[in-house]
Amino acid sequence: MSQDILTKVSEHLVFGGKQIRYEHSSNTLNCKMQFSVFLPAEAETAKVPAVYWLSGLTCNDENFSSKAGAQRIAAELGIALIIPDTSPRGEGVADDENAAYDFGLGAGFYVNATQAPFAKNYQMYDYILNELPQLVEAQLPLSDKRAISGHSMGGHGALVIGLRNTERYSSISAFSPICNPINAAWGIKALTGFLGEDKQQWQQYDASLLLTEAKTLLPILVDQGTADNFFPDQLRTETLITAAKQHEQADIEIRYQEGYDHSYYFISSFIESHLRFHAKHLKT
Ligand SMILES: N[C@@H](CCC(=O)N[C@@H](CS)C(=O)NCC(=O)O)C(=O)O
Repeated sequence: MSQDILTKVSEHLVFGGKQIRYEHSSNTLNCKMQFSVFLPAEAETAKVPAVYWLSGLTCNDENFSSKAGAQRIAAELGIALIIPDTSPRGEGVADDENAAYDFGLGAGFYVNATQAPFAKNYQMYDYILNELPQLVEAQLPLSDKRAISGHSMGGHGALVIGLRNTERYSSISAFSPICNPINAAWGIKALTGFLGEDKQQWQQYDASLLLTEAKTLLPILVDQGTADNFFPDQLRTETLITAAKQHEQADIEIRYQEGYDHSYYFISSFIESHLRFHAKHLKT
């Protein structure tokens, strides 16, 4: 399986830039993957920095692309958006035994699975951190300046990948992230299924623990709606706030947004603020 060929599936002009969907064969995930990219007009003549967006449960690359309204502001700021799928896909890729929405297909949790039958394909941590940036930076007009953001399960992914790889990104942000998966039902189910019963193994994927132990930190912005039906039990925002308080010098802002829920209406209301935050750090 060759990983270095990007096949264009669709292309649309939007706010003077291009929204493009690609397909490729992933060596990391052992399957074909699709992802979307927004390239601002600047990318016609220069390499541009990128914000990686990690989506939540049940999503693929199309939810953010069509619902967040991110392209207008990314076009203004001259930044690319890289929007991967949330799990490996296709025939032969294992799923939850009951095809549940919160584990398996559409729910890869951005971890490297160690348990059969998932380990063969569910290597989303490595895919997002290594294979995807190498691929797009080799073939698209992108610089090596990266920021990472995401929603819910994707907010967890953005925090975990950013906190563990501060040299790869300039800033991290999240909407309604799963902040403490080792103590929440979604997280416990996913971490047990992908990593097994040894809870020591789970800790490398818990944003609150990682923040508590972090030696170096990036600027972090988090938004959480107070009318979110998964808040507080699944998301456990307070554990991240407690961890953030232990780093008094850290540049971490966690905002409660009154009355907003878990949906893309919430994301579309604050995506401008997140992209401006990332642009400030990507361009310094
Ligand atoms: N299907 C689940 C929830 C799934 C869900 O809310 N997914 C969020 C991310 S955690 C999402 O972005 N869904 C896709 C969308 O709104 O376009 C339920 O009904 O309880």
